[in-house]
Amino acid sequence: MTTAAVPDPGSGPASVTSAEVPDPVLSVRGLQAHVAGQQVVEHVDLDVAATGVTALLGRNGVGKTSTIKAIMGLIGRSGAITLDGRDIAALPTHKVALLGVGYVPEDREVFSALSVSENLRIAERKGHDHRYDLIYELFPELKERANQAAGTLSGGQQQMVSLARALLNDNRVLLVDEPTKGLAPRLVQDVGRVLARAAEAVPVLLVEQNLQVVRDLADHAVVLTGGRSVHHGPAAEFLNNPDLTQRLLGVSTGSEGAA
Ligand SMILES: Nc1ncnc2c1ncn2[C@@H]1O[C@H](COP(=O)(O)OP(=O)(O)OP(=O)(O)O)[C@@H](O)[C@H]1O
Repeated sequence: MTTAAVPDPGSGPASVTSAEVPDPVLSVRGLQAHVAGQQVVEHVDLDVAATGVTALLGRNGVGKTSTIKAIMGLIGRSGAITLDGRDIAALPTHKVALLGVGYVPEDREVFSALSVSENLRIAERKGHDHRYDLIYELFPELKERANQAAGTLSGGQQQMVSLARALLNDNRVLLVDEPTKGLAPRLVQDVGRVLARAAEAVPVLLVEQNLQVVRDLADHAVVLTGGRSVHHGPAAEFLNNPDLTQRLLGVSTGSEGAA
């Protein structure tokens, strides 16, 4: 991946064409998306590397969640989206999922009235191996709480259920939206550890506001401002540039891990 030039977010179009990483699992070019007649994504290019974690960063409201929803086909979109080189831009959500794009939404979306094991069972995709060994290794607590109603779990435990559902099937890539949002610091660390393990099994596109988590996990970073991708490059290089993080995220980070 090459590091792109970064235009001033406030000064005109931010056309970036150097999002390429070698053999990405998922590629997006010129993505636009609409919600209720309003354009919420204007022009996003991004590549998700075939291994590890690619972070999708930006201030509140710049279009990170909308980008992920557009990839999943959950909101109206146009532009090019390819999975393993296959065009998926016009496919409905269930076909995108069937092709191996796992989605862990921001609000977790567990079925509250169902037990933990029922939440996992209904996520099983026909014709796929189901990786219960992996998820019970990653989340031993879910085995212990198999019969507990998911709605009675803590936020951190519900996040584990949501991640476990996406890991259960043999996905090609996971789109994970703000998994640490609203969690206590200890749980943030737990989720970070689980994501690191998950990323050993499947590449991850991660929307994350906690920059320490990004620093710990991400290899690559794509940054949005105003519905546009304006920076692509190694995550550490981005986070070690306080001027850039100040300009694009509104926070100044340093190289000492003070993200
Ligand atoms: N259902 C909706 N109706 C109207 N506008 C929406 C809707 N969903 C998102 N938007 C708008 O689209 C823009 C992008 O929102 P989005 O949630 O994608 O941003 P984000 O970068 O994920 O923000 P955050 O970090 O706060 O979650 C925002 O201006 C938001 O207000």
